[in-house]
Formats: sequence, C-alpha cells, structure tokens
Amino acid sequence: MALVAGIDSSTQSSKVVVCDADTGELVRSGSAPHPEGTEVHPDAWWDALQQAIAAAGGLDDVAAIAVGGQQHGMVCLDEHGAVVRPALLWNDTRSAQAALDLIDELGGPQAWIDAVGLVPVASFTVTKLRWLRDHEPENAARVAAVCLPHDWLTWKLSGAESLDTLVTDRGDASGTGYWSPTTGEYRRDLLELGLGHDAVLPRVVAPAEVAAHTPAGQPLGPGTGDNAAAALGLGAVTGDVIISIGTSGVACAVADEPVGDVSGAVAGFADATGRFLPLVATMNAARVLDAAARLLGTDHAGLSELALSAPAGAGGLVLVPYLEGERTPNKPDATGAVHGLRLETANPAYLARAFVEGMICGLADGLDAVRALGTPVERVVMVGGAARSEAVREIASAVLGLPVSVPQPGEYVARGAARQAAWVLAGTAEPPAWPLADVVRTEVAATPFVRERYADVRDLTANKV
Ligand SMILES: Nc1ncnc2c1ncn2[C@@H]1O[C@H](COP(=O)(O)OP(=O)(O)O)[C@@H](O)[C@H]1O
Ligand SMILES: O=C(CO)[C@@H](O)[C@H](O)COP(=O)(O)O
Repeated sequence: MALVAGIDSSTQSSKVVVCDADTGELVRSGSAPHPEGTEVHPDAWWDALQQAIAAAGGLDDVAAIAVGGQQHGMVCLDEHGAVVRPALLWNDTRSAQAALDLIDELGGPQAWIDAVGLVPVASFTVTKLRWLRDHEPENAARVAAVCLPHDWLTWKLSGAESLDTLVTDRGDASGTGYWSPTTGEYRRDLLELGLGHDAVLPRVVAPAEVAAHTPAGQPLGPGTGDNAAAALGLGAVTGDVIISIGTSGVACAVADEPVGDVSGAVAGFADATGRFLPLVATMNAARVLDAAARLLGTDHAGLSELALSAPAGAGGLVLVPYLEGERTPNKPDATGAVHGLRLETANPAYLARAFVEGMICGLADGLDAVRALGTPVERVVMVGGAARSEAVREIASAVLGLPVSVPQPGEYVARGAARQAAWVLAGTAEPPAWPLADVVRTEVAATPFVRERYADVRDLTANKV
C-alpha cells in the first residue's frame, strides 16, 4: 500500500494526514498550534510543521507530499532566500487604505475584475505589498521574491535551494491580486503597482505536475490554497457549495468558467484541478464562537447546548459578528454589536443563540452573493473546526434554509493536499477517486425571520477606537 501525506498550514495550526494513496483512507495524523496574531514569522509555521510531522509518525515512508495553506499571506524573501519580515496574514487589515489606493490607481473595480478576477481588499497579497512599500520602504527594497505560505513551505520541503525553485499553483496564485485566472499569467505590472518594483514570483505549475522533490527524493505536489484543497479533499462537484467555518468563514463552489463580481464580495479564484472557485470569505467565524464560549464561561459543548436551548431568533437578540473588523462586507474597522437586548433576552442561552445565528447570517449573505453570480446550489457541505458543533450544524440549516451535509470530523484541507499528492503519484488525467465516508445530513425548518432581523441591524456598528 503506497502512502501519501497532505499538510494544512492553516491560520491556527499545522495539520498532517497520512493516507492510503488508492482509497484515501486515513492512516495516521498529527497537528501543532501556530502563534496568535495576524503577523507571523514563517519560521513558526516550519517549526509547527516539524512538530505535526513528528506527531503523525514522520513522513519517511510516504511516496509523495503536498501542502495546502492559508491563502494570501505575504512572505517576502531577500536575494539570499531569507525572510525579510514576518508575514502579514490574510486577516491583517492594516492594508485597507492600500486596497483603496490600488483600486483607484488601476481605474476602479471593473479594471481589477478584468485584470485578475477580484477587487482588492486588505486580505489580498497585492495590498500587503503596497502597505510594505508605503510603510517599510527599506524592507520593500530588500524584497527579491514574493510567495505565499504554502509556496514557502513547499520550497522548504524541497531544500530551499534558490529563489528560482519557488513553485505555486493556480489556486493560490489566484489569491494574490497579480495573477489572472482567465489568462493563467502573472500581471507583473500589478505586482509592481503594489511592491514598487519587480521580484521573483513562484513558477505556476499544472494541477498534477511534480513540482519538486524532497532531499530524500519524494515527489512534492504543487500544493494549493486551503479552500481549493478542501474542495479537492471533499471531491466537490458542480452544485456543491462548501461552507468552511474555521478562523475564516468561507462559502465557495467549483465552477467551469471564471467568475467576476464587480461588487467585490465574490473573489474569482481558480481551483486545484484546472477549474475555478468563486469564493466569499468573512473574517469572523469560529473565533466568534470561541469568544462566546469565553464570555459565557463555558466550552464549545456548553455553548452548543445553550444555543439550542433558546428559540430561533433569540427573541430578537442579534449579534453582528464583526469582532475582527470584516472583509465581506468590506468593513475593516468595524466592531461587533449586540442588538435587541431586553430583560427577557438578557440570559446566556439567548446570547449563545444570537452569537451562532449572527455568525451564520454573515455566511448566508456570502452564500447569496455566490448564488447571485449564477452558481448552482444543490448541496451545502460544511467543514472547518466549528462544523464539530451541533448548534452550528442545526442553526446553519435553519438560517440558510438548506440541508447541511457534514462529513465525519476531519482535516479536509490536509486530505485535499494528500489527494493531490496521490494524483501526482498516479500521473492520471483525473485525481484518484477517494470516496467520502459517513456524511451526516442535517435538515431543520427554515427560519427566514432570523436573516430579516439581521439585515435590519447589520449596518448598525461602531468603528474601532
Ligand atoms: N466543537 C467546536 N465547536 C465550535 N468551534 C470549535 C469546535 N472545535 C473546534 N472549534 C474551533 O475551530 C477553530 C479551528 O478550526 P480550523 O478549521 O482548524 O481553523 P483554521 O483552519 O482557521 O486554523 C478554533 O477556533 C476552535 O476553537
Ligand atoms: O483568506 C481566506 C480565503 O480567501 C481564508 O480562507 C484563508 O485561506 C484562511 O483560512 P482558514 O485558516 O481560516 O481556514
């Protein structure tokens, strides 16, 4: 039995799965946490990855490896391959003004859609490069190469010989803001508009190409961004919408044609198979529930129980969940708010319900935006840490007004990376069929009034001081 390994270097942790290359069956796994914060030195990811690999029993016996990772993070390297400064992550909002400047300089949102299929917001790499140019010009001048978290880890696994050996894939390249999913080419003019000068960019390799080898000779897949990896790990097909509730809240779908949304809500990403991945991401998802549990002095199981003990709509109590600012809608400086507090609603159960409903309402708006572009929605598949919560599954079905399918708890980004590694190994036209075991379907009565109430108050928020 050949084994393959998949890695997910996500916002909060590194995860490694080792799977049977033919069937996808999970053989062993490991994980290790990342530091807190929206600015992280890539060495911390490398250290966590080593711990996760050790916890997974090592990778000496695997035949191929691929890396999935959080999208957009700005990893800048100097001419010797050293990291110039800690990476700014996708959820770092300091480049919000840079995003506005870039939109203006290229001639508005439509010009960006035409160029790279997205409208800049603070999450995208190109805006972080502009922030660097504007705020740390000495660091910007030292940048000889720019890559993303998964590109850097793949490069490190390959022995990190020279900047010319950096590789990436369509999926992650499409989240930079200087690569076009339509033409499959970099827009070096946009890289320069951000950074102020040209730099080495990773070679974009084909979906199942051998991208490099480890020093021990194991083939490395191209890897991809975490959401494209999840789509691959779930075997998503047309009609499936993936909802991921990790640090980010994501609604995305595989599509045969590139997508452009001039409103900026939906990013027209590419996927890891040669297709496309229209995607909406919010910044307030699992951590909103972490905060609710902390606030109520309970754990996730307790929060779920409390939320399900309150009626749908929580008696009019609504959480607007912008605890970390927000990306969709684009409100980087917004804060959260609780509306509708009355004597009857001022209790832990109603507050727990309002937190879960508010977080899901933000994602429901995202799902609407994906659907509005003509993406069919036949099945919602939910993954990410918070999919482990019964309240999240039930309330998502109620608020979205759709059945929600949840595969057995697992690391679906890492599984997607492992499936890519198996694909690279097989050298076939399509990835190996890896059937999903035990998908649980949750369907409860729709509660459209919850979204109506949320829509009434979602703009009533203060900006941070
Ligand atoms: N049972 C649960 N209910 C709600 N949230 C949970 C549960 N288990 C884990 N989480 C949360 O899920 C998050 C981690 O999910 P994950 O998808 O790994 O995030 P990321 O990919 O952003 O690193 C954490 O914020 C964690 O507290
Ligand atoms: O920015 C995006 C997608 O555009 C996020 O989805 C990141 O890719 C981080 O994902 P998680 O670590 O929260 O799963």
